[in-house]
Amino acid sequence: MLDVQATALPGVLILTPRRFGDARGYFSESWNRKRMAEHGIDLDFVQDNHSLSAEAGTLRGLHFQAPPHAQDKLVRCGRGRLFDVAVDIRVGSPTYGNWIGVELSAENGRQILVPRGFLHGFVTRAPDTEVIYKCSDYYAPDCEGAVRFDDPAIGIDWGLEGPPILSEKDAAAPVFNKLNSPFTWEGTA
Ligand SMILES: Cc1cn([C@H]2C[C@H](O)[C@@H](COP(=O)(O)OP(=O)(O)O[C@H]3O[C@@H](C)C(=O)[C@@H](O)[C@H]3O)O2)c(=O)[nH]c1=O
Repeated sequence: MLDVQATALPGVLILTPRRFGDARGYFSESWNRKRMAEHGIDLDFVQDNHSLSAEAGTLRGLHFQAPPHAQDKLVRCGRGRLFDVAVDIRVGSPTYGNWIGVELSAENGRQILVPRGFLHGFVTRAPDTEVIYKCSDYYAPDCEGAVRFDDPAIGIDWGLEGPPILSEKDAAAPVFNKLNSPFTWEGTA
């Protein structure tokens, strides 16, 4: 019903809800609180986000919200495809500064759970890509933080073929070693 795979970063999970196909197409439960709780994930989501990126190669990230408005995010693709990335910024974590990436597409139906304590970002790999995600806290601009997507100290392989399309804010984001992370391994593990 719900396939849940661990990743190299403890806390980051890849979820694939079952699709019931028939002559019309398919049906799928994109989120079911009880079913997720059976896998030890009980999150109280309060906001859904939906973004459209017109061009392939649009990169949003790397972002986080600091406590007291830290967000867990459950991310999926509604149309197109993207490469989604999480970076561990929990001070004291054995995987601090490590990243993982997964391709999410409308076709593969995969989701990624990016918990609080991680940077999140993605690059689109098809035109008109829609990303839909649930968040466990409300948008709080005063608590927003960002890190440059191409900082060699993290070394993410985005699979880019040229310079990405960025917001002004993301183009001006600080490097990783300027980040005074508000998260600790003990506080989130
Ligand atoms: C994130 C967000 C933005 N906004 C507004 C602020 C701004 O005017 C406009 C665009 O915001 P941004 O440029 O920050 O949007 P974007 O670059 O898509 O930001 C998002 O990136 C991905 C990677 C995430 O993980 C999200 O949490 C969020 O940070 O939307 C809201 O009203 N609510 C929200 O929750």
